[in-house]
Amino acid sequence: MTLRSVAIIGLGLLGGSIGLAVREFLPGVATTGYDRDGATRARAAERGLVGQVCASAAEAVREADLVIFCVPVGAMGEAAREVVGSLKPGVIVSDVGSSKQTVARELAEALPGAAIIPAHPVAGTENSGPDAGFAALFRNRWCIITPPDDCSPLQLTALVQFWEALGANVELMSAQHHDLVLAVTSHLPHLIAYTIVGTASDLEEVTQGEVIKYSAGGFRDFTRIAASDPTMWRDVFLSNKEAVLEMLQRFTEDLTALQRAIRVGDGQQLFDHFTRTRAIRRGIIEQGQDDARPDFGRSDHIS
Ligand SMILES: NC(=O)c1ccc[n+]([C@@H]2O[C@H](COP(=O)([O-])OP(=O)(O)OC[C@H]3O[C@@H](n4cnc5c(N)ncnc54)[C@H](O)[C@@H]3O)[C@@H](O)[C@H]2O)c1
Ligand SMILES: O=C(O)C(=O)C[C@]1(C(=O)O)C=C[C@@H](O)C=C1
Repeated sequence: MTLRSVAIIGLGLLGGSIGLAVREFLPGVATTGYDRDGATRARAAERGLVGQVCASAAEAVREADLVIFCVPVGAMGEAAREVVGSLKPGVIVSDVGSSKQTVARELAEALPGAAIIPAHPVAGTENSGPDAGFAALFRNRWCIITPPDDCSPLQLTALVQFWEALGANVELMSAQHHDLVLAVTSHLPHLIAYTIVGTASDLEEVTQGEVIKYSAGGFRDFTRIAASDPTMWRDVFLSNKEAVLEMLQRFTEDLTALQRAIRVGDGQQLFDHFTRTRAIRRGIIEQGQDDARPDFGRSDHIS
């Protein structure tokens, strides 16, 4: 099946990046887009994030062969309900949400009978909104697709090829497995960053500003992650509650073990643990999975 027209609902970081990437890597494919925020629609038109910015979601999807919902996961159901009755027969409905089981359920409830193939490009930055997107966001990054059991092979192939054309490496898995894996590799690290930056900020009064003043390497890296969009992350934690709580329990136990090693002076345990984690970081870099984002997509390079 050939995709001739793609509709993007939500024109922030992800929606804008998809639009720009389609223009660059799939120039024969038309793009339409809609965002519920008027200022975002105006900025999207100025930046040319999509070929045509529409006044409603229904208008944006009318001619589309592929519709991608790029809104916060808590808004997926509401956004999908706006296109009921406006989808073309045979259209593929997808999304980019950071959690998959809840989103798949909400899209299916909103659009009964539609061919829904959820996806999650594991690529992003701490920035959001219509100015944040860039065409290279998905280059050399994973895009996880979680096809339902009754998924059409032709439609699945079309979606896989779409993401590959945008530069992503595609992996298929169940939505349940996705949510468990991402809870530990993405959701928990964000929760830890939000916590430690909040804790350090609360200590500000005690230390008279020194926490922020002397925050070089380690803490600075945490502040980048903790600058991520509050709406997006509130929704991620609420939608992937069970997996996050399970991973958090495990993390707390491991943290307690390190706490004990420090208290009892078990240097060997600390050394062994840090040696193991250092090897993991080096393995990531050797596999070429280190940060492939261009500098302009990162706020720590903008200031
Ligand atoms: N930011 C990341 O790093 C990242 C990475 C991968 C996936 N995601 C996922 O992508 C999705 C979008 O995230 P983002 O970073 O692009 O957020 P964003 O805030 O940059 O953009 C979201 C846009 O959706 C619009 N919107 C909200 N509700 C809407 C509705 N009902 N109808 C139409 N538009 C609506 C908002 O106005 C906003 O412009 C989220 O589900 C998120 O979990 C984010
Ligand atoms: O690099 C970042 O800023 C990100 O946090 C991107 C990141 C991630 O955790 O890897 C964040 C959420 C997404 O769903 C996918 C990617």
